[in-house]
Parts: sequence; structure tokens; C-alpha cells
Amino acid sequence: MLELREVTKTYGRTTAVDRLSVTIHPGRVTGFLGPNGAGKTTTMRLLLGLERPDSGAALVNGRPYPTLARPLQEVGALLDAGAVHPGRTARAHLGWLAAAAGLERSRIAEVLELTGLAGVAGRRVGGFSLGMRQRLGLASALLADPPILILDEPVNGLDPEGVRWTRDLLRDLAARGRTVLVSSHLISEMALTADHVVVIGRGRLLADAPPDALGEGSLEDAYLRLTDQAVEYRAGDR
Ligand SMILES: Nc1ncnc2c1ncn2[C@@H]1O[C@H](COP(=O)(O)OP(=O)(O)OP(=O)(O)O)[C@@H](O)[C@H]1O
Repeated sequence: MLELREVTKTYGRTTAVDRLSVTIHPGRVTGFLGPNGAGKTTTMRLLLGLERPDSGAALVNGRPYPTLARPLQEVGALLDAGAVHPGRTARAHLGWLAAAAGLERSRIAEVLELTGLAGVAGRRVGGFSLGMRQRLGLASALLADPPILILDEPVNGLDPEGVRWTRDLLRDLAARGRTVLVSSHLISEMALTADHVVVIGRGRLLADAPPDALGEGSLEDAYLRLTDQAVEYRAGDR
């Protein structure tokens, strides 16, 4: 379970997250939606202990991330798929992570196979496409088979086969009791993937409900209604 309790995070005069309280439950895929600059990545970074809240608490199974005894075993994360040493091979990257987390090396081949990267495991990541990097990011998040996953835009750059594979994977993980928090701007994809959605705008909670409880029309209709007053960057604005 992931929990934000009245969390506020500011950067100078920008309030990225504004008294946000929400609980992300196991056993379902929770889609995390909001316009550009709404605070989604900041919220995920707060949960992962990469940022400290100004006030409030961001908790993983009731505890702040930095106090977890075996963090990689408890939470798998994909934040920035580009943040991998370009000179390392995919296998070496996973090997380094596995060693750091004290995992069996056999798990490396398993996640390479699972994410469709087995054939390119010996190639340097610097030559990977965006979609291949996303797959490697997912492989890293899944390496320790953690009960909680925090994924920032995991299908960004994936081809249609990769998008469907990710959807099936996330739904399967949730069906097996995992907590899955996934951000995306692809609302139609989220409509197919998420059992529950959390919508934020300007750092504030706008909705926390199953997609079909958000009112009339499609998830996209509901999303646009909810965020209408919270869009900071709009094409054609002067
Ligand atoms: N390190 C930082 N320093 C200064 N401002 C920041 C920093 N990180 C985020 N912000 C600001 O906080 C706000 C929220 O940003 P955040 O990246 O969390 O939004 P987001 O919902 O993930 O957006 P997007 O959908 O565009 O990725 C924005 O106004 C952003 O400019």
C-alpha cells in the first residue's frame, strides 16, 4: 500500500504538490493522471524518497521509503528510463542491480525474457531505442518481484505490441495482489488498464475513484471535465 498524508512539496514559489492525501491500494491498477506539471512525477519521487515533503508524509506500507530495510524488494520503480549508463549492456545493468539488492542471478535471465530483451541483452544501452529503454526500465522494476510498483509513463515510446504487453502485465500483477501505480497521458490506454484512477491538478487531488464512477461519457470526457480548471499549459493560450 502507498499512502500520501497531507503532503506538500514546493520548489521556490512553485507548489508542486499541495496538501495531497490519497491511498493506493493493492490488487488493482491505479492510473495516475493529470495535466503537464500537475505534480505526478514529484508525487512518485516523494513516495520513493527521492524528494522530502515540506510537510505531511509519503509512506510505503506505513513507512517512509528511506527507512525500508530492503527497498528494491519492497518497491519496483520506473521513473526515467534514460537514466541508465549508456556504456553498460542491458545484462550488466540488471546484474549490477541484482548484486546491489542481493538477488539470485537467475532472475536476470527471467526478466530479460519477460520483457522481450533476451535477444539484445548483450548490447550497450546507449544504442537502445526509447521503447527498448522502457522495457529495460520495466525489467529493472520487476527484478526483485516486488509487491509494489511505481511506474512513470511506462508505455511512452512503446510500440503497439509493447503497449498491450505492458497492459496485460500490469493487470496480471494487480490480479496477483500487487499494488500498481502507473502514470500516463494516454487516457484511452488507461481506460483499458486501470481499475481505479487518481487525478490531480496543480498538485491537488481532483478525483480518486473507479473510471466508471467519474460521471458521463468516456474516461477522457471525465478527465477533461475534471482538469479543465487545472491546466497550466494549453495550446493557443496567450
Ligand atoms: N526539481 C525541480 N525544481 C523546480 N521545479 C520543479 C522541480 N520538479 C518539478 N518542478 C515543478 O513542479 C511542478 C510539478 O512537476 P511534475 O514534474 O511533478 O509534474 P508532472 O505531473 O509529472 O508533469 P508532466 O506530465 O509534464 O510530466 C511543475 O511546475 C514543475 O515545473
